Amino acid sequence: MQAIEIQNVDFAYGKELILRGASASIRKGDFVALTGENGTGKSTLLKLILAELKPLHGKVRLLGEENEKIVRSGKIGYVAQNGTYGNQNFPATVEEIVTANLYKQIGRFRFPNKSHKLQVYEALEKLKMSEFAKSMIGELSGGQQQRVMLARALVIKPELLLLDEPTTGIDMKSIKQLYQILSELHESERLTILMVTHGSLEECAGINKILRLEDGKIEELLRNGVEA
Ligand SMILES: Nc1ncnc2c1ncn2[C@@H]1O[C@H](COP(=O)(O)OP(=O)(O)OP(=O)(O)O)[C@@H](O)[C@H]1O
Repeated sequence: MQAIEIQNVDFAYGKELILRGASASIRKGDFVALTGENGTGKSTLLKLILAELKPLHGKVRLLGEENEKIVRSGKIGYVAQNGTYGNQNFPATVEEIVTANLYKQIGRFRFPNKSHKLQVYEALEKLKMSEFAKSMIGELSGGQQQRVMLARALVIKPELLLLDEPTTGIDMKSIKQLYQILSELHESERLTILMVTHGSLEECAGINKILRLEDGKIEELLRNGVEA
């Protein structure tokens, strides 16, 4: 089954055409790296997938359905670019940051119950961050904060995980750890992952496909299929 289908998409900010007939498909269970020079439109493509932007022409389908519907149903985990907290005094704990992504399940003016708390701890455990649950987010290193952001995306148990340059601003040791965790999650949970990255792909064993965005089109550099 296709997890993501990008079908002949054109997109422009004003008159500047960023994507011209961009097409690609990502199968369920794929771990895909999306590469390309700065400013070629990688973040824009993620926003089109997330239905935050609309194509001028063409379509994006997720899990065989209209992307907006799937996004609304909470099946997509997303870690945005520069999602970490530079401010040491940011007034939230790790547990609060992860819990906040369960707002749809908890309800606006309600408190998390035992099962919500369990979900939060399970997500933190997967990222080896549960011992930091009560720490203030701003006191953690960049690599640790990035793992918290990943736990935040995973707490909703998504079928698709979208990551926008998760290695920006973190040291090599943390990058290797992050890649290892992602490869393990991909393997153990058959999570479909699309990751925008400038990082060295050799360090990330799980990647089975590389897409490159250039001149508004998507080129497939490698395909080493995973059975859907
Ligand atoms: N909201 C916006 N309004 C107008 N132009 C924009 C907007 N967002 C991005 N752009 C422009 O669109 C182009 C693609 O931007 P985008 O951020 O998608 O590229 P990218 O490949 O993710 O870049 P990077 O690798 O630097 O993160 C760039 O020229 C950028 O300046």
